[in-house]
Amino acid sequence: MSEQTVAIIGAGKMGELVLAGLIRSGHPADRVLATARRPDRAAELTERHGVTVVTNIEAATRADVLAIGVKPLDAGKVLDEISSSVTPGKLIVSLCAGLPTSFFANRLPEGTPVIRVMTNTPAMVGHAMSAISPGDHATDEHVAIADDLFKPLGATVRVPEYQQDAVTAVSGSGPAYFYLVVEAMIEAGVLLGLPRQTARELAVQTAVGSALMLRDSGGHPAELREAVTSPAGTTAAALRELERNGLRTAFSDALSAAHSRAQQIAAQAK
Ligand SMILES: NC(=O)C1=CN([C@@H]2O[C@H](COP(=O)(O)OP(=O)(O)OC[C@H]3O[C@@H](n4cnc5c(N)ncnc54)[C@H](O)[C@@H]3O)[C@@H](O)[C@H]2O)C=CC1
Ligand SMILES: O=C(O)[C@@H]1CCC=N1
Repeated sequence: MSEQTVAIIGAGKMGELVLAGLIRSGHPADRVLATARRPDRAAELTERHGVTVVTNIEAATRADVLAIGVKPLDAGKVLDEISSSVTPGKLIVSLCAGLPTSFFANRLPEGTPVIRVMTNTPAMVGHAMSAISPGDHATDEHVAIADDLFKPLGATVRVPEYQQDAVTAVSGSGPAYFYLVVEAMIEAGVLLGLPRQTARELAVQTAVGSALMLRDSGGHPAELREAVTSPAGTTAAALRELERNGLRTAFSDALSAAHSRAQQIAAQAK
C-alpha cells in the first residue's frame, strides 16, 4: 500500500479524514494527492497535510487508488471527467452514500475494480466504523487496500454490498442520532436547574462511559440497561416515559427513512 499513490478526489470533510489517516499511518506525503474545487481549500489541504493538490484528471492519471469523496450527486460529473484517465490497474474507492459500485463501473472502462465504503465522522478521533464492500471486479487484494486506507480511521468490517444502505442508516448517519440524544439530555438537565456546562459534562461523560461498556463488557444492551434500573426507582420512571413517547418506533422509522433516502439518492444520481 505505501508504494501506491492515493488520490482523494473531492477532499471535503470525509476525504480530508481519509487523507489525514493515511499521513498519520506513515504513508509518504508525496504519494498522496488531493483535489478540491476552491483554491483556498487546496492551500488549506497542503498547509495542513503537506499533500499536493492537483486537478481531477491529473489525480486520476497519477494515482493507483482513487478515493471518491464528493457528494453522491456530484459523482457522475467527476466520473465523466476522469473516465478516460482511469487506465487498467487503478482501483476506485467510493465514500458516497447511496451509490452502488455499478454506478461507478458503468461510467468507467470495462473491468475497473470499484469498492464501496461507508465510514462515519468519529474518524476524526480514530473511532470510525467503516464498512467495506467489493464490487464485481474487486478482488480480496483490492479489499485489503481499502482496509489499509480506512484502518487508520478506526474499525473496519466487510459487508455484502446489498447491506450498504442499511449500514448507512445505522453507522453512517448514526453519530448524528447520538449527538441529538446528548443534546436533548443537556437541555433536559438545564430545565431541571443544572448549569449548562455541568449538564454537558454529565451527559457527555455518561455517553462515553456507556459506549465503552457497550463495546468492552460484552453485555447485551438490554442487560446493561437492566443493571441501571432499580425496582420502583428513577430509571424505571424515566424509561417508561421514553417508551410511552415511542422511542423504539422513532428509531425504527428514522433508520427506515435514512435507508429510503439512500435509495432515492441512487435513483437521482446521474
Ligand atoms: N459527512 C458524513 O458524515 C459522511 C459522508 N459520507 C459521504 O462522503 C462523501 C463526502 O461527504 P462530506 O465530506 O460530508 O462532503 P463535503 O461537502 O465536505 O465534501 C465534498 C467535497 O467535494 C468537493 N467537490 C465537489 N465536486 C468536486 C469536483 N468536481 N472536483 C473536485 N472536488 C469536488 C467539494 O468542494 C467538497 O470539498 C459524500 O458522498 C457522503 O455521502 C459518508 C459517510 C459519512
Ligand atoms: O447524511 C448523509 O447523506 C451522509 C451519509 C452518511 C452520513 N452523512
